[in-house]
Amino acid sequence: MLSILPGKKIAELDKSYAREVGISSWELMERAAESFVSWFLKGFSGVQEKVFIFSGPGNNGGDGLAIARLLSEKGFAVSVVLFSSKENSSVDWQVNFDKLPEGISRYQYPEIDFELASSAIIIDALFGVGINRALGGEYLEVVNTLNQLSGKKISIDIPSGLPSDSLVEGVAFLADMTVSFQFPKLSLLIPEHSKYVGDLHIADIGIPDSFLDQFGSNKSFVQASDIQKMHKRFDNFSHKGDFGRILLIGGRGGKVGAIILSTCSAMRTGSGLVHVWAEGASKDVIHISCCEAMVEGEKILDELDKFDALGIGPGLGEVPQDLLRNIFQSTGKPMVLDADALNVLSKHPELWDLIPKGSILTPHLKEFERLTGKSSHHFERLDKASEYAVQHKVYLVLKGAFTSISTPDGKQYFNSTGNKHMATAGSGDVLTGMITSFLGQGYDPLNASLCGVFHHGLAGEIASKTKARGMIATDIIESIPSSFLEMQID
Ligand SMILES: NC(=O)C1=CN([C@@H]2O[C@H](COP(=O)(O)OP(=O)(O)OC[C@H]3O[C@@H](n4cnc5c(N)ncnc54)[C@H](O)[C@@H]3O)[C@@H](O)[C@H]2O)[C@@H](O)CC1
Ligand SMILES: [K+]
Repeated sequence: MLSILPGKKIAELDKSYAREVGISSWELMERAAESFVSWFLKGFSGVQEKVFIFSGPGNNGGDGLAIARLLSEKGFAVSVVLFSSKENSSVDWQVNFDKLPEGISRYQYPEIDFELASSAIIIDALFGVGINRALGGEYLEVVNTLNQLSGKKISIDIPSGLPSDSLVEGVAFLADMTVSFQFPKLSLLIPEHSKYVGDLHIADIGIPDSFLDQFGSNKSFVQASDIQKMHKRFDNFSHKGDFGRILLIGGRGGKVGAIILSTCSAMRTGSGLVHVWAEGASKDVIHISCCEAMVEGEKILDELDKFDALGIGPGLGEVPQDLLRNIFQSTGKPMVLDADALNVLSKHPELWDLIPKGSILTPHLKEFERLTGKSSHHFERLDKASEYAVQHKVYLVLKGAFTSISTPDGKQYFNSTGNKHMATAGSGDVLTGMITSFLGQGYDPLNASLCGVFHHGLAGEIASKTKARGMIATDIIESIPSSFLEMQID
């Protein structure tokens, strides 16, 4: 799993890795540039394209110069725009400056006609993780001008102006795409920064995960290869009992649709047996919508022990706190708590310490706010999520782009799948069904959360290929099997 290191540790990481494998810092920069270029060539193969690279004074600018050379060797018409003098730039910047081929046009800011750049691909190599103050002077001026241009804009490592671990102050480059080296900087995963980052791509520069781990970060970025290893394998002798028996609780009154979405998604995620507790007319609706499920009445609440996992909340509506209290006290097993179950918890903090240890709470931002109060930005929210998880010994899945999973031991994982089309009614109910299903199949709460969130996002990506903004939660459910196929999980 990719550790996410704070920006101030990155120079130390690069230095110690280069020393360990006996390469120079310039060679590491060259790897970064090569990795960027191989990504670039997949999307922009027309060498008739003009490329303008804006190079700042540090190693981010140095990356830009190395990329300029490599793209020029591939036949692109490359121009570089420079700001500081050679002697005021970093050592590796200077090496790459000396290696710039003749064919590359060079401009010293402000001597550049932006008309020329307006039809080009713009590459932002002004500042990377070494930024230490808000943009000002000519850097502010150039970023303001570039932000007005309509061509494709790509940032190297991080959009210039964004600090790596805190909220932007003032202006930053508005990239369509950001190519970040080795791991995403935390700042790239924050909703307030998404308009600057655009589509995020991680470019491998060959530093192994195990080397990154030595830096002791508590934050990680979860990718397909990590998830593949977490899955349980079943064989031809497995029977439906091995795939778990779960109970979903919710869907009262007018909100029966929510529990139906959870139920169908649990079935599609591989649960052997899905029971649903429902009331009154809801029962028939559930039967008709998901004929594989077993619908139960109130007395099932006295038999909770027979279930491998519980999922409580979707469409539950307002219920007396005693319902949750009794459930918590009658089973010590971890469970999934979502939607209206979280609303009960928000109103009754006295229940928090009764939640069975290792349970999984899945709030969206509003539900999280109801639980822990308003936050002034997402960095603060992430800290609060971590504190809550540690204090109450639960897993806290904070939903949104790059959903975070905070654990009782103070770690935080960020998911890499999903897209904007998933922000649709019922999407969260689908996730509840998926996580409860994995929990019931015997996955530990961390793996159940990580696998649930990852496959939910991947299913959403698959569904949105044909449904785009017309996608609804049911489309996500229908794509769950494809997400297993794509990951080769049988
Ligand atoms: N060996 C390495 O360290 C590697 C670093 N890489 C690149 O190097 C970058 C980090 O390089 P640096 O640490 O040199 O940092 P930057 O290139 O981000 O810039 C730091 C320089 O800019 C100045 N500066 C900071 N904020 C400023 C502002 N607002 N206005 C004007 N000047 C400002 C600093 O005084 C310093 O001179 C990474 O983001 C990545 O792109 C990659 O080449 C991979 C290897
Ligand atoms: K940059």
